Amino acid sequence: MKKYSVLVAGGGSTFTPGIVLMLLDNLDKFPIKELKFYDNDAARQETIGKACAVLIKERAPEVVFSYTTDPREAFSGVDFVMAHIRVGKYPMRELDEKIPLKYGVVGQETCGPGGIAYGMRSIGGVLELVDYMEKYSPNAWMLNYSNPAAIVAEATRSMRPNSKILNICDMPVGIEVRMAEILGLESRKEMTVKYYGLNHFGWYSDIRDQAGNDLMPKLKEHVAKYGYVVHKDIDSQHVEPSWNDTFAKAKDVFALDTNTLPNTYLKYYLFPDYVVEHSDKEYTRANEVMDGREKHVFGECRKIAEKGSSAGASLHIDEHASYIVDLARAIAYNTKERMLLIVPNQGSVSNFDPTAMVEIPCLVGNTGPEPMQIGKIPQFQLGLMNQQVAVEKLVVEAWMEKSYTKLWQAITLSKTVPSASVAKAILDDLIAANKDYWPELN
Ligand SMILES: NC(=O)c1ccc[n+]([C@@H]2O[C@H](COP(=O)([O-])OP(=O)(O)OC[C@H]3O[C@@H](n4cnc5c(N)ncnc54)[C@H](O)[C@@H]3O)[C@@H](O)[C@H]2O)c1
Ligand SMILES: O=P(O)(O)OC[C@H]1O[C@H](O[C@H]2[C@H](O)[C@@H](O)[C@@H](O)O[C@@H]2CO)[C@H](O)[C@@H](O)[C@@H]1O
Ligand SMILES: [Mn+2]
Repeated sequence: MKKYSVLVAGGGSTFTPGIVLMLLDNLDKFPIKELKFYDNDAARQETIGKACAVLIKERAPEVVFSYTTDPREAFSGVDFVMAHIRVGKYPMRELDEKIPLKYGVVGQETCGPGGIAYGMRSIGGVLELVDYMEKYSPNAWMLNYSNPAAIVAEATRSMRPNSKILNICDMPVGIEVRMAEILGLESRKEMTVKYYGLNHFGWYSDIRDQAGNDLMPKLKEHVAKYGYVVHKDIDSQHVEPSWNDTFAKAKDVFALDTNTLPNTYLKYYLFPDYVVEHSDKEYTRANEVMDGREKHVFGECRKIAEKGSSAGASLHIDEHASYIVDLARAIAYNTKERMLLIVPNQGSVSNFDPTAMVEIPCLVGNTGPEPMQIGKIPQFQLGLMNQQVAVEKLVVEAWMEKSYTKLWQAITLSKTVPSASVAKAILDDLIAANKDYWPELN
């Protein structure tokens, strides 16, 4: 089996150790000869890098490991770039969430004005990664899960149409793991799903087992009562309360269209008033993550580096992230695995904009994704998607043209925002907060 060279871009991410452990656990399926990290924050990456050096030495010393902030060193000689950068890091996420909330509007990482602000920061960062990859390793593939994936995907479609970048999201994986538990299946891979939408904005229309039996009725019965909460007691003890609320709220989202099963993120668009009422304007998800995941991961990494051993450390394999190995394997070994990817529509959803980036099942092989035909979608989903895709396209146009008006239009058009005047007030605050990251708007 050929061994591959992998670069993790965003080496300082809180997700990096879990992904490294997952890659090390899958070396039999996806052999790696070299693993490198790249980040533009040397100190942040070093903490994660020093700990990962220990993990790799313990588990797979044959894998050559390094980390760097030098693009040439990082991007030369690689086969895959796994990209998960967060331009502006958590302090900017906190502002994305808190500024809209000040105006009574949903404050969320990837949805509404917060997602738009994050998109305006991410576009330049991800394009830079694509350009480094094409310069130093022109045959490599980028597996991108940097958010907001919908806006990033539209930006690369529009500005780097021939680049080998595949955009993917783990939310459907997370939902499908829960569905498999509801159904009593060993693995989500025992289900074949039909799904369509935009990233963080989609619906399952059909789910079957390997024999072709319809699994939707049993799932609908559960979701109508409990949303995607699986074991009420276990979930409320082990899943963070804010995520548990999101899984539970899927019950109300489902009630709006009982022919499909929804992505959890639709709650932000369909129940924005509920979301705002249940938000703490002073302490948002960014604060939870900084006080929780970030402190934990960086604390554990420091301990591992100091001791030179991971014995007793509580960093775990991110099993959930095995979809990244599946995607890399699909390209490397032409497995033709069926996966949900964010790809140009080009008629797959036949009554929807062919230039939109849609999240749909694709067969993935060594030439990339072959999107599956979805056909016509119902009026409810079509109406919502037309509005949301216009938001995403306007953000990318605003970034390219440095247009204040287009960004104002984008925020106004978001279903989470009540009026153009509220949109303008939020935009003006976001411009001030993002002056180091956004292009200057005219
Ligand atoms: N697609 C998905 O479903 C999915 C799932 C989980 C996380 N994510 C995304 O993964 C990313 C990382 O998340 P996190 O919470 O671990 O964030 P994080 O802030 O811990 O890590 C991001 C890293 O990116 C680095 N970075 C920022 N801008 C950069 C640039 N221009 N070049 C190189 N490095 C840069 C930062 O220094 C930081 O170390 C985010 O975009 C997040 O939204 C996506
Ligand atoms: O608020 P965060 O930073 O914890 O999560 C934001 C990300 O949420 C989704 O990924 C989730 C996943 O779906 C969930 O089941 C759990 O396992 O954790 C993942 C990461 O936290 C979403 O798909 C991402 O795009 C978000 O960045
Ligand atoms: Mn996602």
